[in-house]
Amino acid sequence: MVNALRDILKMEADLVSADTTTLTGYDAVILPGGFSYGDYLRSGAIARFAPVMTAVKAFAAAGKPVMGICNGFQILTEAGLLPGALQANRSSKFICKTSELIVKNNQTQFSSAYASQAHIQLPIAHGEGNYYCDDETLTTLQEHQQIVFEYVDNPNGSTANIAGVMNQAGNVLGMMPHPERAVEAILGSTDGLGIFQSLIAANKEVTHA
Ligand SMILES: NC(=O)CC[C@H](N)C(=O)O
Repeated sequence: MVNALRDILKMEADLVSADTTTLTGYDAVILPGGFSYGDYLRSGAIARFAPVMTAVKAFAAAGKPVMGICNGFQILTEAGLLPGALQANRSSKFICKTSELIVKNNQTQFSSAYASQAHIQLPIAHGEGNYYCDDETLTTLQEHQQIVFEYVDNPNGSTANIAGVMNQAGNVLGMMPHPERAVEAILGSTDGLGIFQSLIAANKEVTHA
């Protein structure tokens, strides 16, 4: 993630410790993928208690952009910042492959660089990527256009093919596929760039002459 932000997108990015208690001064927070606390109990279930999560909640409550990728998405759902939960894949196996997605909603600060209903290729790499929410939550997600990305072939059993959702306010996004692993041709796809470009464009400081 840091490589994608710094070397490809030419943004300033700091790695922030889980013990950090303030995020003052940052324009955006990204919770990257990984295996926080070894995925014990359930992915993200322990990380949600990390001190930094209090600061992430305050950051999100202030309307600033927060994006969780893969384990980051799992942490955001466990922390209650996004609806639903990530369960073990339907196959019970870890899946590592390229997945095809549909940009379901391009009217968001995370997806405006894509055409409506665009098909994009992003890698997935997870054991617990099976998005679950109850029917009532799904209806709410649909009514408020909160489903941002959908799988074409639903590799993990996710409810309604959901690959990425945002909160109702539109400033918190979680997604299981990895855009940061699709930012240069040598990685096999540059389709992930649009997510970062959307976020950067939406949050650019406007300088007045
Ligand atoms: N790539 C990742 O972030 C791994 C996600 C998570 N720990 C899982 O296996 O479900």
